[in-house]
Amino acid sequence: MDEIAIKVSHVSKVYRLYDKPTLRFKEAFSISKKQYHKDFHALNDISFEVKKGEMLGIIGKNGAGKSTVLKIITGVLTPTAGTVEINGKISALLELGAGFNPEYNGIQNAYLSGTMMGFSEAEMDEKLEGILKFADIGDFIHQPVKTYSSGMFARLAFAVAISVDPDILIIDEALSVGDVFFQAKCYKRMEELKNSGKTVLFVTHDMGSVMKYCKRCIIINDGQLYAEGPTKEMIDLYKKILVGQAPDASVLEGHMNGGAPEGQSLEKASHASGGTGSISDTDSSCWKDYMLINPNHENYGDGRAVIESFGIFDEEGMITNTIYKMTEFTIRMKVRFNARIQNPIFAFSIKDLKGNEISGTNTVIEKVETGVAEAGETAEISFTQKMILQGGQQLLSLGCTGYEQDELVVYHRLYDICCIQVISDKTTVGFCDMDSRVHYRRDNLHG
Ligand SMILES: Nc1ncnc2c1ncn2[C@@H]1O[C@H](COP(=O)(O)OP(=O)(O)OP(=O)(O)O)[C@@H](O)[C@H]1O
Repeated sequence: MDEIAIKVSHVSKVYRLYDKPTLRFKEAFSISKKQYHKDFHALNDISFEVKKGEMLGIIGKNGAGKSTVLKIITGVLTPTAGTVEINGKISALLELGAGFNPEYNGIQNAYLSGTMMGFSEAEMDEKLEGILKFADIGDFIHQPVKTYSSGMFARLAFAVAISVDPDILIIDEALSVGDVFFQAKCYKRMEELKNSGKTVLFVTHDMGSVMKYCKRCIIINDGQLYAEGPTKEMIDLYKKILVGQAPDASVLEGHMNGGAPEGQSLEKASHASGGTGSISDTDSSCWKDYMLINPNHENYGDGRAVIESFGIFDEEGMITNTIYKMTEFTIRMKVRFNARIQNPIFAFSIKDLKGNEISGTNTVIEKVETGVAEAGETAEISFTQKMILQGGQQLLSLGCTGYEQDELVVYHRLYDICCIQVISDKTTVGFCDMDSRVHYRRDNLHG
């Protein structure tokens, strides 16, 4: 255990779920010991290790069980079965402000957190200056934390968590609420901790950060350890989970232990397990079923043409919402014409989450003749380009329009229909990365 910071062995967490709150009492007082609950396995027999000095990423869909694992490691929750061994002092940033007293001010809460982590008042006196400097929230530090914005909460919580000089730092999504400068400061501090031999456990939905900071990742899916390995491989697998194309864990195990059966690729293994696969053999009308659709998208038009399906495909032809920066990707849509339309225009645009239009094009700009579409026909349109946008989330809009008597007519538009998550381990200035090649030469004047 010398080299291991955290060892999680066969951990399960089972919750009892009752259809109605009253059933809990009925069960407690049942003379016949009748059970009224259903068992829900939030975690099911999970085992993994984190080495000292490692920064391990934990990824998985909403509700997969990531926070539950962290809470069990930090002792906030007790496991139903299994054990956790910890080698070192843990500092954890779980839910924002968890452990803070809303009526206390920032300083009082810093002392409260320190006490809970086992520091004396004198030790916290020494740490306070560092905490205040890192949090950098000015006079708000004297206000009750119930008046804080979520960003201020994050600043104080992170400042306390890192200032106590932990051996193991555990972070659950908490950084996403801070502004970008604060996030950069936190990531820098996390790297410093890692470089000084500390262990960091990091849960996030931001694949760019995982890519940048973690060499190794585990994927938790439906309460189980689905896979563990190098970050890039894990992100690729996670992309498949998100669109329901992931191979069975058992197929994967064969692959991870030295290749898929009979030399199958993971893609083929996915077919074997009932998943779909690459673009070429996927029915276009199903594409949209694999995309993560924005429930708040806008859908309008006169219906003479309808975008029946669409998808985003990576350079390997896999349908996905996640694209690596500087790789080629394709946006495809399938359109059905319900009337005769002359020269329909097909378009896409990409916006950031603030609504700024970042890029986009259409068949007129690209000088593609679309001709006359007859009622009852369908068409497939694809736009292929290199992803040069910065890492982060963008929203995709699609449209089919046309000009009739010089008036723009909207046949069908799907505004902000789905998200494109761009993964990048480098952020340049502005909206896009021009992929600059940098040369540097130094002339040595002193011979
Ligand atoms: N107290 C509880 N009682 C019953 N079920 C619970 C309880 N706490 C969590 N769960 C369930 O356990 C599962 C795992 O939850 P957990 O918070 O660990 O997921 P997560 O992977 O961290 O998700 P997210 O990415 O949304 O934060 C979820 O289905 C959740 O609804």
